[in-house]
Amino acid sequence: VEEEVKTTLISFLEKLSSSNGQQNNTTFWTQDTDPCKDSWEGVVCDPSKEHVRSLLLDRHNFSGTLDAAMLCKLQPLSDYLTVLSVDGNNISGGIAFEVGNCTHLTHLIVSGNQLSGGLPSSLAMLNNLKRLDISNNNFSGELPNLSRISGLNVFFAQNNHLSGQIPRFDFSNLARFNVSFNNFSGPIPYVGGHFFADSFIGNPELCGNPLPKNCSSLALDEKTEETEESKDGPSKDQILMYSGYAALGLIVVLFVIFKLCKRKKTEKKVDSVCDLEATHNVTDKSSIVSSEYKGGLSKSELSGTSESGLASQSLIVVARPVADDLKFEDLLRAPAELLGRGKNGSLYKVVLDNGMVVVVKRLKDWTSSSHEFKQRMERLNQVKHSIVLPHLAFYTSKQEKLLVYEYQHNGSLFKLLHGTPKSKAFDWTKRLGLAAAVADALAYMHQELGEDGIAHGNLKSSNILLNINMEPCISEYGITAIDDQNSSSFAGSVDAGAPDAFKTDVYAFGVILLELLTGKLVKSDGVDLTDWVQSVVREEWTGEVFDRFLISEYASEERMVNLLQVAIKCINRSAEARPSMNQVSLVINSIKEEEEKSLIYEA
Ligand SMILES: Nc1ncnc2c1ncn2[C@@H]1O[C@H](COP(=O)(O)OP(=O)(O)OP(=O)(O)O)[C@@H](O)[C@H]1O
Repeated sequence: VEEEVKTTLISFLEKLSSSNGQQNNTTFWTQDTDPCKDSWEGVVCDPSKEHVRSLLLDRHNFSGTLDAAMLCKLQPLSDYLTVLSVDGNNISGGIAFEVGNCTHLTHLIVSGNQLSGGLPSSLAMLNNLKRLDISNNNFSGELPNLSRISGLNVFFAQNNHLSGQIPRFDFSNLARFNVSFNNFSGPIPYVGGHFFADSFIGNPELCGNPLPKNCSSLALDEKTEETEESKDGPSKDQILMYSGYAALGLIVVLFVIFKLCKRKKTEKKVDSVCDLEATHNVTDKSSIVSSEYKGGLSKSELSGTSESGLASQSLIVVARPVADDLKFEDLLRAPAELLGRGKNGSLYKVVLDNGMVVVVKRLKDWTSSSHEFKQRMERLNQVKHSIVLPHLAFYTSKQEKLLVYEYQHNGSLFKLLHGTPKSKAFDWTKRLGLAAAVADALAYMHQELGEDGIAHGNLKSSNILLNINMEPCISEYGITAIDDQNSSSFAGSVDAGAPDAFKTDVYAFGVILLELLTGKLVKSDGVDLTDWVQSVVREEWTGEVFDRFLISEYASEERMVNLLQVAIKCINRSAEARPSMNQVSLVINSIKEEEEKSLIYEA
């Protein structure tokens, strides 16, 4: 990496660290090391290790300013930087106009800080943006018109002081959108049924669908006020009408107060794709109650544990406010269905009294102490990624370790690929998108949990769940006992000693890629998928590897081969020779970008 890039990065971090320049947090970024070759913390480079692609500086207690001008004015940086993420710090000041020079940014995430002032209009120049998150700050003024950023997928601006009208967005292209709790006013642009009131609530002057307050009533209100002044007193009809408005107004005010109270609690909550369902399911009681219960997570099920022992220690709830009222007794009392017994233990689906559906994993073989288990769970709770399913609560005693997660209603990747009937909708673009999303999330988790040595440990297609929008959701991250994580479960590893748990995840991810590409089971009739793929590729019949369904939809062979090459690198028998998840993620994302470009070209 060029010297000037290094210098700029170090100055950028210095400014970010502290507003008064006294505190310096740059011990891990120094001039005599290289951001890429020496893997600076929070820096992700391209595979050639020449260019910085991502700056991931979330939750570092930074309390300085964000000098986007310095960062984006330097061309060797702005030409390659795709991700800038500083979520959950204490950064103040504003965002400089020059941010518009970082035109390659796909992710700009500045949520959860003290940033203020107006948003630069140059944000509209970031044509490649997919995710813009400015939520939970003190931004004011109007929103720039971002409607020209056609690829924008996620826009979060909730909990700021933004005002004016909400500009038109291409709501059909947005997967997630939230401008709640600001000072926006006027009519909401047409959202075409893509978003609901919760995306707009908490803006007292905002009206129109999907909020309950309709704009014509606002206009009527004003008109009536005018005529009222010119008359002596209101008629009977007017009194009736006014009381109707008053009642409606009261309902809206109560609703806003209720939401404002809730807002305090939810401010620090990470937006999670995997979270979506809990909120939906609280009211989804009828469909849940009708499910068939084959067993129960009853006191007798937990036979190894004395009942009094269980009751004496309570459930540790970590996901607030979603699971605020969750009690251990609720889990025991509720009907439960055994979903499976796997490597990590048994899994139960439990329907709670309030209609919320959760799953409870009863871990087996956790030999380490309760204290260590608690520490691990608390650490995992600090590191969040939107597509990694977080645990809502956990329980630990000498004999029992339980984990509570949200139930995800759309099955798993395993079922999608190998279930019958085969889903025709799971085409190449979706498979590639899923691979890129999972690779991104794993790269992030590996980076954040690298020092703690917590890898996934049991990655497989049945642990990639699908949420209500069919988006992937990685479950059971980090719950495999460390001893198990380190003992490779894959035959033929040529490494002496225990392989790195992170490289074991990379191997497992490679296997998932093979499942996506071939549509075949990991083991079928005694044949191992990895062996089969390697032998076919050796014989130079590469085309034979791919799922017939992909061939029939004319998926790009070139990009399938590119993805296959990534998979083959991941399943290298030598753990050392496998790439890191960061590298994997970057390559898959570039294949995905190629795919997207070709789709635009074809269209
Ligand atoms: N949170 C969840 N919501 C819905 N289904 C889930 C959830 N977690 C797991 N499942 C599904 O429940 C089934 C049983 O899960 P279980 O974890 O017991 O299986 P496994 O992955 O083979 O086991 P292990 O992870 O312990 O090796 C799987 O089909 C899995 O996809």
